[in-house]
Amino acid sequence: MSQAADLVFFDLDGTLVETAPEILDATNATLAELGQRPVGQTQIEAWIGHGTQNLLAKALAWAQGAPIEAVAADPALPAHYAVFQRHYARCCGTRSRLYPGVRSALERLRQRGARLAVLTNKERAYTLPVLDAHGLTPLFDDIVCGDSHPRRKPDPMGLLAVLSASGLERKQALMVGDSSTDIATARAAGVAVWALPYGYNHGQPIADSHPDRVIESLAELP
Ligand SMILES: O=C(O)COP(=O)(O)O
Ligand SMILES: [Mg+2]
Repeated sequence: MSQAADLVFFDLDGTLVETAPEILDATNATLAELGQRPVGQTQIEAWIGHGTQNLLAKALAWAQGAPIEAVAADPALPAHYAVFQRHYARCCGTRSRLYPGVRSALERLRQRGARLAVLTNKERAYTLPVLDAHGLTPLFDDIVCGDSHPRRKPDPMGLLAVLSASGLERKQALMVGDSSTDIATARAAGVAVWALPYGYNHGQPIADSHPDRVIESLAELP
């Protein structure tokens, strides 16, 4: 994609907002309540991207020194997730921050008439408070969350639903994200994808996932 896109999808965690600090707070409050040892922010950053239930399972597996399969099969997991949900609802929007250039880039895209969408694996109950805390909600035409459709990223279902409702063509759309999941989602939908290197890509360099372009900040969007 060299010309300006008419529909731009943005990943949330690691692309628009640095959310790891408050996810760390919620996770460690949960682990403390469950009598488990705390995790560090670098670990949290490697676990973000597949929704909060997946993140909690990884944190519990790490804290207990247990395989993820054992944690996923534990009948107590839903009760543990309920504890996390209570803490995350409280922490959401408290210690996250916008990455540099995000607001001005979104405002500039809107001014030239582009349609903007959030496409995140974060559940709606937490996505909306994060966007609200940073004054981003009014900038988006569509907000697709991890629980908006039966399947989340890397399935292209959410992306294709917005694309189809917009009446635009695939080649008029661009996905902007920070992880291999975002790149796989865009590829599955046949949409171009640009990536930021500063976010959360499961501890791997984003260039290894071969996006169409790596950009240093959203200021580079056409
Ligand atoms: O894993 C999450 O909860 C959200 O991650 P995403 O915004 O990068 O899709
Ligand atoms: Mg992300």
